[in-house]
Amino acid sequence: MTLDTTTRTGLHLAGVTLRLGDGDDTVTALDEVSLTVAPGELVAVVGPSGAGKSSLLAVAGGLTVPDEGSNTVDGNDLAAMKPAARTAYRRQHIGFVFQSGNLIPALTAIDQLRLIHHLHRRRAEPREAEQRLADVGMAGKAHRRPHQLSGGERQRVGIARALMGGPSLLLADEPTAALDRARSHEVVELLARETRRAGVATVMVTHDTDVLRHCDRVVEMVDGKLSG
Ligand SMILES: Nc1ncnc2c1ncn2[C@@H]1O[C@H](COP(=O)(O)OP(=O)(O)OP(=O)(O)O)[C@@H](O)[C@H]1O
Repeated sequence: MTLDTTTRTGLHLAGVTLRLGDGDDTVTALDEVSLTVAPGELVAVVGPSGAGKSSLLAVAGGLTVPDEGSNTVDGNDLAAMKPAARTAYRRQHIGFVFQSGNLIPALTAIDQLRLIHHLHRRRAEPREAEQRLADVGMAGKAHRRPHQLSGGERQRVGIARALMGGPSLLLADEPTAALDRARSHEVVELLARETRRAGVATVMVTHDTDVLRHCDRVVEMVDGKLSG
């Protein structure tokens, strides 16, 4: 799948602070976090439980608005957008990969991709769904439903679905959590390859130190602060 990605600038988080909870229970989930991810780059975020990794993905994906700082995707500051514009931008330009694929049980692999396309009204290329499935090695199983696929295969479909419409930013939350070691390597290798091929800026949160060698860069989150 070829796309004009020459105008892309990737993800830029600058001075992002996010406070959660109220009153005495307020937690600084993100503390002046800055992070740049270039188009075609896969960055892993590691760190202990409660460090703020999910919060980082939520802000990067425009699901949560930070208290301070900017969150720019290809030059568009999501933090400064009105809610409806932010939702529309997210649907068109940001793809999500979840822990275990999050596929819809009743739909075949190919229909998982077609549905997301209809729902999100992303720009369509003829036969894009077929091509995306072929890119992740799933062309031969396009008409299987999730229960007829292995965990690794479901995750491949999840990655293909997230890439439908050519998003600028791909956010993966523990994509290998449900997989054994061999499948984990395959899935993260695929994520790295598709990141480069699609020219998408990818952020992957993971506890799985084994797969970090497939990533271009690893950053660590501790107590809401980023290092690395
Ligand atoms: N809705 C909320 N209200 C108050 N505090 C919250 C809320 N959601 C998360 N937190 C707190 O914010 C901090 C960051 O949480 P976050 O879920 O981002 O961490 P994480 O690194 O993703 O953790 P894990 O690896 O366990 O998923 C934690 O201290 C958490 O308890």
